[in-house]
Parts: sequence; structure tokens; C-alpha cells
Amino acid sequence: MKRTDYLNWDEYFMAVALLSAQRSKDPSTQVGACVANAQNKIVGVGYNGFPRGCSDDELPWDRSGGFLDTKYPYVCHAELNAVLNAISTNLQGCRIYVGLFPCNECTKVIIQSGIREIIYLSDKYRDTDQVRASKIMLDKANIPYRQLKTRMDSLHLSFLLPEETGR
Ligand SMILES: O=c1ccn([C@H]2C[C@H](O)[C@@H](COP(=O)(O)O)O2)c(=O)[nH]1
Ligand SMILES: [Zn+2]
Repeated sequence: MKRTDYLNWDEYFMAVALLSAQRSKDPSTQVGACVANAQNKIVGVGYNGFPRGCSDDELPWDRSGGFLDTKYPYVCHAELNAVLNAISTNLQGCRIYVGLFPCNECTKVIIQSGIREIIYLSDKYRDTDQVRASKIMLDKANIPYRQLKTRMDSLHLSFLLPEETGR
């Protein structure tokens, strides 16, 4: 009998986004993104982090203070990295899976890249003007967005060998 508790495509790509987020050094919000094409192949992944060559130990991770003393002017958002890391610049018809609803700057990148759908988990910044602007642009551009509905609360990964766990 085949397994029935396997991940569906949406769960699989969101899990890849969440796994990618685990690479983020941001102490408060770790965001991951995964771009999948119409053939359900992963074509790009990313997470929020500082640009290449900008040391994680030298730039600030603070949320408050003078603008230049916070992470905000420096951090590359997960969606931007996923698009820039993609194996092709042509993302027409792709979907992007993100842990957090995209900000307005990421939304512009998503629209311009040709991505045709956004699937997200958290919308914790829904009351900000950035996310309001995202939704205005997405509605005008006819790009649907939906929150992932899943029967799963969590996913357990183990690095132990099967013989070590007795499974
Ligand atoms: O579209 C987005 C919006 C935000 N992020 C990243 C940028 C920051 O590293 C965190 C947000 O930090 P807070 O401390 O919650 O303000 O999320 C992103 O990758 N994509
Ligand atoms: Zn963003």
C-alpha cells in the first residue's frame, strides 16, 4: 500500500521555503522563498540575508535605532534572493512560496519576473502600508495570492540514520 501522509506539491514547496529560512541569520524574522515552475520543478530558492561580501558579523541585525544602524537598509529579502538565484531569468508562469507575505519591494520584483502566483503562510504585517501596497499592485496585475491551507502543523526532519532510530 502506498503512503498516504506524503507532502502534496504546495506543502513540499512551502517546506523547502521554510527550510531555506533556517539559513537566515536574522534573529527576529527568518523568511524563505521557493520558486517552482509549471512542471513542479524548483527553479530558485532564497532567504533573507545581507548581500554577498557584506559580513553577517559586521552589519547590524537591530530593528530599531538610526536607520543605518538597523538591518533594514542592508538586508536582501528572501523573494529577491530567490528570483536572483533562479536558474533562469524567465520565471513566466512560476509560483513563489514564501513564509511571509511579500513586502511592496519584493512584490515589484515578483511581478516583473513573470511569476504568476504567490502562496504564503504568515501575513503578520498585513496592517502595514507596505503589504497594503503589495496587495494593490497584485490585484491590478491580476496575480493571485493565497494562504497555504494544510493539515500539517509541523514537519519533523531527522539527521539520524534509520538504523539509529529503529525505523
Ligand atoms: O518581503 C519580505 C519582507 C521582509 N523580509 C525580511 C526582511 C527582514 O530580514 C525580516 C523582517 O524583519 P522584522 O524584524 O520582522 O521587521 O524579514 C523578507 O525577506 N521579505
Ligand atoms: Zn520584501
